This record gives sequence, C-alpha cells and structure tokens, in this order.
Amino acid sequence: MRLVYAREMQTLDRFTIEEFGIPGLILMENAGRGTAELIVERFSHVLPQGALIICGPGNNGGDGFVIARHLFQKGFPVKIFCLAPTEKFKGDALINLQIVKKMKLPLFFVDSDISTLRQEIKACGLIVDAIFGTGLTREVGGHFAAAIEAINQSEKPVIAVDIPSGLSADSGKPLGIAVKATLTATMALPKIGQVIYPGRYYVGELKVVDISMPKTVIEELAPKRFLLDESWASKNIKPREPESHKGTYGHVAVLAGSRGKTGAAILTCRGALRGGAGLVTLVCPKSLNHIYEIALTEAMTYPLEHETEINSLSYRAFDEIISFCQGKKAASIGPGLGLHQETFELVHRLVARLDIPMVIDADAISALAGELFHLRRAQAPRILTPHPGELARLLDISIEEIKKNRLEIARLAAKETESIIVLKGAATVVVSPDGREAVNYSGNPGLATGGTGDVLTGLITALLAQGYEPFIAACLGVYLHGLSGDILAKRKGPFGFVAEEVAEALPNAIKETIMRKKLGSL
Ligand SMILES: NC(=O)C1=CN([C@@H]2O[C@H](COP(=O)(O)OP(=O)(O)OC[C@H]3O[C@@H](n4cnc5c(N)ncnc54)[C@H](O)[C@@H]3O)[C@@H](O)[C@H]2O)[C@H](O)CC1
Ligand SMILES: [K+]
Repeated sequence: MRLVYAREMQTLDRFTIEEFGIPGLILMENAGRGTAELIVERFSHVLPQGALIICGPGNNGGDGFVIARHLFQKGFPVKIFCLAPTEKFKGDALINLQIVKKMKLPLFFVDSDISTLRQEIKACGLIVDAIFGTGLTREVGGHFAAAIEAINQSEKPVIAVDIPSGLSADSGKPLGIAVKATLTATMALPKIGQVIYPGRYYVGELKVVDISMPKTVIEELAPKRFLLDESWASKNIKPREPESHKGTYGHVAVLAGSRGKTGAAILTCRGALRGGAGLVTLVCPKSLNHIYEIALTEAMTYPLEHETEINSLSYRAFDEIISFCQGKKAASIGPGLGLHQETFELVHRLVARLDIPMVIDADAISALAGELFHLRRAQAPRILTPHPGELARLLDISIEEIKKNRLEIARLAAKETESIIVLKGAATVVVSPDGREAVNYSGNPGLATGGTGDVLTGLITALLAQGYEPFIAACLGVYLHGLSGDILAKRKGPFGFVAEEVAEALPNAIKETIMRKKLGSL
C-alpha cells in the first residue's frame, strides 16, 4: 500500500474529482459509509449506548455527518456535536450538515463552553472524532483542544476519522494535543504520520477505507512510497519452485567477526541460512577459524592467512577474497569486523571493487565515514543498514538531527552514498537512490537487543542471493525480521528474547507471509 503526505493526498483527491469527474460528495459519502460500516463491524456491542459524533469545520466534519446518518439509518442512537457554527461550513460538508438537519438528527453546536459535550462524552457508548483531518494547519487551541482533552480522558472507544484530530499527517507529531484513538479509519491511503512514531501511538489500529478513488490514480500518481505490512510482504515474497536446489538460492559470502566479536559473524551466518540462502561461507581470520568450525554447522568457513594483530581481516587478503567471491551471489560485510586501519582499507577496496551485491553494516559503515566515494565507485548494488549512531558518523551530523526526521535524513544518505539505506529503529525506513522508499510496520521494542542487526544483515544478503531486486530484498528483510520479533513477543514475551531466537523464528515469519499470499490469491 502506498504511503502519502497530506498534500499528496489532497492532489490525488483533486485529480479524482477534476480528471475522473467523481464528485467530492461521492468521495465523502464513501468515506462516511465505509467508516460507519467499520464501526458497526467492530463496536456493535457499545453502539446501542449511542454514538457521539464530534465534527470540526472542514470536510473531516463532513465525513462525520455522513457517518452519523448511516449509523442512524442502521438504527443506532446518534448525537452530533459541531465545534463550529453552520456559517463556517462550506461545500460537501455543508451539504451533509443540511441533510442531517432535515433528517432532524440530534445536532448541537458548541463553542467555548463544552460542558454539555463533556456530559454527552460521559453518557455515550463510543466517540467518533471528526474534528480535523488532513486539513489541520496549526497548533490546536481553544475549545478544540478542550474537546480533544475531554475525549482522551473519557476512556471510551474512539474512532478517528481519517486521522486522529490534532495529529500531523506528515510528521506524526501532535500539534499541541491529539486524539488518542482506539481505531483510525483512514481514507484511501495511509498517511506517513500514522505509521511513524509518535503518530502510531495516537492512531491505534489503522484501517483503510476504500472511497472509490480509481486504482490508476493511485498507481500512476501516488509516490513510490510503501508501507511494509503483511499485504505488501505477501505480494512480494516468492514461494519456492519444487524443481530447485541449493544453487538456485545462491551462495552468500559473509565477511565479519574479529577477536571478541565472533558472535556477530555467527549471527550474520544464521540470519543468512534462516533467510533461505542456498550456501553460506564465513570468510574469517585463520586464528579464529577453530571457533567458527565449532559454532557453525550449516555454514562453511574460509580461513585467511593475512590478519591484523586484533585478529581482524586485513587488506592484505584483498586479492584472495576477490577470487573467493567469484561465483558468489551476494556478500555481507561489517558485523564485528573490527575498527583496525587495515580492516578499514579492506572495506574501502571491497566496497568499490567487489562486483556482487553487498550488505554493508556495523564496523564497515564506520569504515566509510568520510570515505563515501568508495560507495559511488561500486560496481554492484550496495545496501547500508545503519542505526542512527552509525548514520550520524557516516554523514557527520548529530543523532538529534536524524531523530528529528528519519526519512528525510535517510533520503539524503541514499543520495550521498548512491546506495540503498536501511535506517534501523522505530520505525525502520528503507530509501533507494532511485526515489523508492518504504516504512516498516512490523517489529517491536523487544528487538532492541544485541545481535539482531547482524541477523538482519545476513537475512537481507540471503534475499539478494535468492535473486530479489535489492530494494525489495532490503524491504522484505526488514519486514520479516520485524515479524520474527512480533512472533517471539507473542510466543515468549514483550522482551527478553535474543538475536539467535530472531533468526530461529524467521521460518515462521516466512510461513506466515507465504500463507497470507496463498489466502490472498484464493
Ligand atoms: N480522499 C480523501 O482523503 C478524502 C478526504 N475527505 C475528508 O476531508 C478531510 C480534509 O478536509 P479539509 O476540509 O481539508 O480539512 P479538515 O476537515 O481536516 O479540517 C481543517 C479545517 O479546520 C481548520 N483548521 C485547521 N487547523 C485548525 C486548528 N488548529 N484550529 C482550528 N481550526 C483549524 C481549517 O481551516 C479547515 O477549515 C480529510 O481528512 C477527510 O476526512 C473527504 O471527505 C473525502 C475524500
Ligand atoms: K479526525
């Protein structure tokens, strides 16, 4: 599903109305009817106590009038509270206000004194928040803020129309105050601010309402920005053909590990194996080989003579590594690699010269700080998987700057490095230099434990080795990795599971996603 900013949504809206001639009133009717049907489906147990629809002055309020009308038609008691006088309403919203007036639905107008509204909030079964949608332009104040505060204190089920009122559809931050919804019924497409933090806290469960915006409008005009959820993943995962063998799924080379950090190499191999690579070989310093021979069963090792005094790989092994990688389908480099100058020199040369797709993580990202031109000389796709600290070092900016707008900075990084950027965190974003981007919707804080990044690196490399197009490999890896964490959070608990288990749960995540694909095709 595509992800949009408010202004992009408004353009799609306008195009639908002006180019396809679908009147805004039809869109509003579909928006309101679809939301009313969702409310009946999910909240019929509290509807008999009455639905309280709170409307703002714009088309979001207009949606609210349509919802009230449809709930009334289905026999449920409704009460409509308008936070603006009739003369403030225009266009489709005004038309729907006049309809509910003619139908004599219970309709009240409030301004500064919201005492009546407070009483109704206490007495109702559920609240429909139709105050502001994508037209929110400034900090919420006055009686609008008081109403939102009363809604949040009510502990009633709250259905946000299009977006929780007060939440910025773009930044995902509240403009002063925002409704904390139980469920958000968003029109046509999810908005960026709903799927990143803190927006996700305010949205509750997110459901998309089809308002009959023509598919071609979305496919041709909507930005190539994707929400990585189970529907996206089930469309992009490829089930296996019966006539296949290890070679079909590629041989992954892992360049990782050094003294004291052998676990990172082992976890990367585990991620690659559980991610479906046909074969995995760990290229390692000879002095550590005996450790890996014991720790790794399904993965092979390729021990190298040349190593540094901290038992890390050295550029002196460059030629040998290049010849070993002939015929391999993809490589991981970085986890636990060490920060030795000779290792950094090796990273520079391999990133520029190794002509197979490569996932660059951890110490290999640190090696590229101030050396981005090696990436620009790359002869095959590069995927970088930094956490905010690593990206801050790579771009020589502060972590605060990254936290302020993760997607913006990831775009800058993709451009500067001419590589795909996976900026890990809540929520992980994937940005490609060709303009495609994605926000991950799976995962949870239980994944914030050492080594899960190594598993992700191996997993993405395995997907590259199986022939997934690099941007898809990065997105599918991020999604499956997060889903593994969700499976573990359900099965074991909100945190306390470890990286090894995330690798082990990958087959379950793959199964769930493929099952969903099969169901989707039924
Ligand atoms: N395809 C679709 O997505 C459709 C969406 N619909 C609904 O329309 C709204 C957007 O409507 P719009 O009139 O542009 O704005 P809002 O209703 O969100 O409200 C803005 C309204 O309020 C005023 N305002 C803005 N900020 C503040 C503030 N802080 N304090 C006070 N007043 C404020 C502003 O001047 C406007 O008048 C969308 O979200 C959907 O719900 C269509 O119904 C169907 C198609
Ligand atoms: K709203």
